[in-house]
Amino acid sequence: MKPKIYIDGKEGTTGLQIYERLGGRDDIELLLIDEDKRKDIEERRKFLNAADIAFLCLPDAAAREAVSLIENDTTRVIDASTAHRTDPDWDYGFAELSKAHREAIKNSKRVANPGCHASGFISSVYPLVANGIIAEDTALTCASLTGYSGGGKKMIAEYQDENRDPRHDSERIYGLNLHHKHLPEMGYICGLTQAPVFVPIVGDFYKGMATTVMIPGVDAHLVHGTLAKHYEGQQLVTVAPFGGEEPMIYANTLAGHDSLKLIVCGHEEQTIVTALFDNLGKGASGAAVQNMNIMLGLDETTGLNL
Ligand SMILES: NC(=O)C1=CN([C@@H]2O[C@H](COP(=O)(O)OP(=O)(O)OC[C@H]3O[C@@H](n4cnc5c(N)ncnc54)[C@H](OP(=O)(O)O)[C@@H]3O)[C@@H](O)[C@H]2O)C=CC1
Ligand SMILES: CC(=O)N[C@@H](CCC(=O)OP(=O)(O)O)C(=O)O
Repeated sequence: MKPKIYIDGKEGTTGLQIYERLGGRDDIELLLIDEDKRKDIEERRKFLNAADIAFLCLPDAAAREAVSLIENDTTRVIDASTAHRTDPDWDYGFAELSKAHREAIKNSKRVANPGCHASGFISSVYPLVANGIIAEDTALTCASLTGYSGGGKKMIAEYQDENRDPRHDSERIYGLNLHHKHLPEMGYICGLTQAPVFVPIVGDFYKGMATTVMIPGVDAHLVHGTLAKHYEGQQLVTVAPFGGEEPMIYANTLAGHDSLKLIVCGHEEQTIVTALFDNLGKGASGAAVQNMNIMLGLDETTGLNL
């Protein structure tokens, strides 16, 4: 029997992108809710309980509600929202961090899909803390460029409005209270005791991300060697040759791909690590499908675009 898959929130940005990656597959059965019932709580309850795996592509409150509607112990959940990422009862869905992460996802009933900015930060920092290259109490800084689809339907409409404020032509810095919603998972997953200073920036391009972590006082070649070794053999996370392949880094380089590439630059005393990926790929929907593949015991890249 083919595994039954349901996407709660299929009409949203993340949900549609998951559907796009699963729609043509014949190794799974997609359960499709009627368009006019997609917010009907009783109908959603039926679909959530009928699924072997349910993706939640909903605002946080609706994601929590969806979990509360599950009345069996067979439905496995992949939640794309922020709701459960630091919940110890959930497994964090970033398989490349360690063998233990991958194994936990494989057997999990509840997987929290990582945040997009958080994916960039954690992919750079987790291996450095785990290998003792940076101390747990290091105060890091991070700037993260993202395409506007990262803000979901509302921000997409704002950027695509023909009467939009012309200031949207330039990049916008946000998260000015320094309490961005991805900070808790960055600290929790990497084991940092100090929150990084985090500056997210949204630009006038649809999708793509470049998340740069700044690391003072550490040799860039040591960082490069550590990351290259950590991700050796991975299919969806790779490390570019030292210094990258080009003199500048474009945030939309991996738009349309589901992989993530780390670029390490710097010298003996200062390092920057930039994670390049697609906010809708390894930053959301691509990662969610990768997690589903792992949970089903399939090749993790099935249906994905490396
Ligand atoms: N966009 C991105 O790059 C990323 C998004 N995420 C996360 O994924 C989740 C979804 O985000 P995104 O796709 O961007 O958001 P969107 O606003 O594009 O989509 C959310 C969808 O959920 C639907 N919805 C809202 N409330 C309910 C409800 N009670 N029952 C059923 N459906 C409901 C909305 O309906 P309607 O269409 O009527 O508004 C919409 O279709 C969020 O938690 C977000 O933080 C995570 C990583 C990256
Ligand atoms: C451009 C923009 O606004 N991006 C969103 C993050 C994208 C996202 O979806 O956050 P989650 O992964 O936690 O769901 C933000 O920074 O709040």
